Amino acid sequence: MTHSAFSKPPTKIWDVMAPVKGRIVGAIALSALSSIAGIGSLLTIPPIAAALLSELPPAQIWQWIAIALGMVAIAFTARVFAFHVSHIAAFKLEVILRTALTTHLAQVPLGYIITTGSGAIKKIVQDDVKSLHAFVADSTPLFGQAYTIPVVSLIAMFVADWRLGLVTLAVLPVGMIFIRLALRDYAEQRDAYDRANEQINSVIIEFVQGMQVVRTFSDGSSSFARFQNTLDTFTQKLREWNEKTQTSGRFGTLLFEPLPTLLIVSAVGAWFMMQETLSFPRLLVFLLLAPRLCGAFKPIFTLSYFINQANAGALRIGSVLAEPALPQPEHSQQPANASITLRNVTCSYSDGRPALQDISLDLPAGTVTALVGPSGAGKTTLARLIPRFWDVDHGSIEIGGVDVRQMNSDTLMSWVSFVFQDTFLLHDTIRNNIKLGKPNATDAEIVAAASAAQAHDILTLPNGYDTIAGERGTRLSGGQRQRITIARAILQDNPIVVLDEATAFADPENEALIQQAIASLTTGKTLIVVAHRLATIMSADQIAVLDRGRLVECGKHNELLANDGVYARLWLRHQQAQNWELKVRSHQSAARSAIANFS
Ligand SMILES: Nc1ncnc2c1ncn2[C@@H]1O[C@H](COP(=O)(O)OP(=O)(O)OP(=O)(O)O)[C@@H](O)[C@H]1O
Repeated sequence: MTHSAFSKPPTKIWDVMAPVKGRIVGAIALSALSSIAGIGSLLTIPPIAAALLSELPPAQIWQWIAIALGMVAIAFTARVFAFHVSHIAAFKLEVILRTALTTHLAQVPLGYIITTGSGAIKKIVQDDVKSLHAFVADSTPLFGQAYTIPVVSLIAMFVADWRLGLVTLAVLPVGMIFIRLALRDYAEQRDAYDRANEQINSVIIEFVQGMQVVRTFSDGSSSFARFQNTLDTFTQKLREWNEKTQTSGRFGTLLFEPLPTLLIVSAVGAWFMMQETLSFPRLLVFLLLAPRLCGAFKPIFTLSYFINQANAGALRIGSVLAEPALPQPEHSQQPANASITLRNVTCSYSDGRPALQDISLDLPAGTVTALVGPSGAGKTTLARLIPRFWDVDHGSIEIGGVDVRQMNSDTLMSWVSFVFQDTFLLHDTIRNNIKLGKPNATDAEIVAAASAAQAHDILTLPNGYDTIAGERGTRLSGGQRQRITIARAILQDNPIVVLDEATAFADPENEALIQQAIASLTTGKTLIVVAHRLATIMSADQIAVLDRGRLVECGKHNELLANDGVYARLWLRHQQAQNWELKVRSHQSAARSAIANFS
């Protein structure tokens, strides 16, 4: 745990709210005070009635009216302040949680973020925090009200007449029994409802996100049918739940409506009055408070729903904050050079299955090492261990003789640049996107880096380097985005480059530009490249072949071919794929010229 707002990762809603506990308690206390004053103002009416019935002097009546007005003023002011305090607490909590989450996310291993997924993290940082905000702002004052009103009302009723107090109290358990009946399978029903709801959400997302793909293959009707089916299931679930709980739920809530209780209390009260064991002002206490007492129970049911919802969010927030930060050394060490040594590296993901096993490899400074192997062999995992996306389970990775765990993140990031397949651009100018690699870079350095990265076409964009890259770079082509991220790495000029080779760009012109950009980035550097197209790494100083998490071969292209092992097989398949691609291209150009001739 890294944020001082929490001494340990929160696991429940009240733990998450701990940083603003004082304010929340204040809001609850103010709301309780408001409820007490509200009941107090009602309790001035029976003495006023008594005074009127016994024809007391008007001075006493005015006294009670003044007290009533004072109580109403207190009730109103305390309620306004309760919500004011709860809203301030909610805003403060939102800031504290977002700061704690973002600070912590900046310190956890990057691998955790990749595994969790940016969508899930966004949901926690945005949606869960927002729902906690709403809970604190709107629900906490209701707690004061929901528990104070029943307690104080019942005390006042029992003081006025204990027999009638018991009658009022007896109505409540009957209502509770029916509500319990309505809620008997609440957890299971709620679960089924939530699952159906989640399914709807994912089908909607799939429907919208996949529209581009789906509609190029069909008119989208099959996708819409899936959406319609899910919606029908959801409606069916809702109908079943409703039918199950309808009768008992309605009867229960009816008993919490003021009218039934008022009728029972009036009838019994009238009978007591006829027997002359109850005075009218005392009956008035019941007639005034019974409706409030019943109404006060309703928020308790609503609150339990909000608590459940906020609790689920609090749990997710707690799980992020509980994720251990990447350990940092007390004294960061500087590598002697840009060589990389892997010693008996073993590493597994959370499922415990080793993704890499006992890998030892030397990458001398200034050389090119290609990682190749079948899909799932562990190439990306190995490349990501160098900039410490994860730490190894066993063995070690050294840069220039220093274990990467003995370097703090800043030192490590000043030695290693990582060029991802998934290019990410901030919603900012292209200049600032390139500058991310070196915040104090001059304009001349930025232009030089962009030119080396073959990103000259930036200048043809409407505002040149001041063009906004757009959300996730949507206003730029894939190739342009890739070259801008390479320019970022060129500007960084770190001695080691880890390159997850892009596979997405089949367009030969773009591919050639990207290859040139990569050549500028990697000249004279220690380069480790996750290679998907073997043709690009034939001249690598060494090719490390991985298979099912193990290093099975290592050597130069020709040596490995002569070995007739995994690499030779991969190479053969690569050749076959190339031939197939050539055939397709020649068919395409033949078809194009036939069309041209025809037209
Ligand atoms: N985030 C993750 N969580 C759990 N397992 C993972 C994760 N990433 C990869 N793996 C598993 O680790 C193994 C190695 O995956 P890795 O992505 O390193 O392979 P790769 O050789 O790069 O594959 P490809 O060429 O398809 O990208 C695979 O079995 C994969 O399923």
